[in-house]
Amino acid sequence: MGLSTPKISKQKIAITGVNGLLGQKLVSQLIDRGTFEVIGFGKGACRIPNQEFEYVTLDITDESKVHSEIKRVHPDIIIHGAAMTNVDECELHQEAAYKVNVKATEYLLRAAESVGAHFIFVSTDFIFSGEEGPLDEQAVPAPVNYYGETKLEAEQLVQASATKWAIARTVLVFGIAHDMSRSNIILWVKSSLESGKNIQVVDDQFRTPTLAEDLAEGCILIAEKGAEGIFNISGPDFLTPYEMAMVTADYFGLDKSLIARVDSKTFTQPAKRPLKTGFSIEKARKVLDFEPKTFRTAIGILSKQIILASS
Ligand SMILES: NC(=O)C1=CN([C@@H]2O[C@H](COP(=O)(O)OP(=O)(O)OC[C@H]3O[C@@H](n4cnc5c(N)ncnc54)[C@H](OP(=O)(O)O)[C@@H]3O)[C@@H](O)[C@H]2O)C=CC1
Ligand SMILES: Cc1cn([C@H]2C[C@H](O)[C@@H](COP(=O)(O)OP(=O)(O)O[C@H]3O[C@@H](C)C(=O)[C@@H](O)[C@H]3O)O2)c(=O)[nH]c1=O
Repeated sequence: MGLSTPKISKQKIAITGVNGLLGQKLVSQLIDRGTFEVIGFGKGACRIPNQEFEYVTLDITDESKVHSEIKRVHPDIIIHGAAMTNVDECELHQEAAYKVNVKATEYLLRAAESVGAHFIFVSTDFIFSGEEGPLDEQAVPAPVNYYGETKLEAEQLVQASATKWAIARTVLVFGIAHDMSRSNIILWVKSSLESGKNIQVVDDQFRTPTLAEDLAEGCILIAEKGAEGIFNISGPDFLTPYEMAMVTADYFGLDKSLIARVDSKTFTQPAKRPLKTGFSIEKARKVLDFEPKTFRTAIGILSKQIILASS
């Protein structure tokens, strides 16, 4: 009787914020790859249709539940994307922002240390002042809003942690997903212009906008390679929101005369935005073999997804 071939068990990867824009892309790309066992942690009910993965309802601000669930699941890797991501909300409700973005990250980090998981934290260009850009991984953080402060404090906890860690920093993520809890600039420009609305768009903020699929790809490359340290994971093109709006209007054949070009002095939001950010992605290209789509190609991909979603 031949020996049965040993079943090689897959590495377990746990995702927080799985119902979110990044979370949904991570789940579908990981399932397509088939190389990991995927556990998705989300707040409330699962909002992702027909995905073969283990969904677990987990409010990450519940410290004891975080510990018991991570202990039960015992993941090899944790990609922590869950956060309070509405920047203006964070400015106006700082206690809630601190609880989710800092304290919950600490609970997950301690739990990761207890099971020896590789902890991958998703961070942001908003930890920077916006005085200069594009920035590399050595740039010195100096946040100008409370959301940025919470993400920087969370980064500092991660960097001081005893477990294997990596930080994936990204910028202005756009894309479409199921039952989204927040919109993003491309979808907002498109729907505003389609409904004939006049919009004011700033031309003195600089970003490297990132297709959600590319951010997910970058995080998965870090996981697959067991990479450690800080990586800028963003799109390759350096644009202002005004330029993004014009490209979007062009692509979808919408009325550009509805777009008013303003600056951050006239167009204000409750939370200050850093003016000039955007990332150099040379390190991710070299170390991770990361190669994101150009902004125009990304808009093309998104437009196909929008058509599919509305069919
Ligand atoms: N979007 C962007 O432009 C950028 C995002 N980032 C970072 O990328 C990461 C992912 O962002 P993105 O996918 O766009 O954000 P989303 O807001 O789409 O996803 C965040 C997810 O976190 C979940 N969440 C919030 N609070 C809790 C909680 N207490 N317990 C459990 N889950 C919770 C939300 O749940 P629910 O859906 O139920 O609200 C949501 O699904 C974040 O860490 C963000 O800081 C960095 C730079 C740019
Ligand atoms: C709503 C709006 C935005 N904008 C500009 C401001 C800003 O530069 C850009 C996006 O504005 P929003 O307020 O939609 O998004 P914003 O909150 O700036 O997005 C941020 O999200 C968090 C999670 C991050 O981590 C950051 O990297 C960043 O992506 O568009 C306008 O010019 N006019 C408008 O009417």
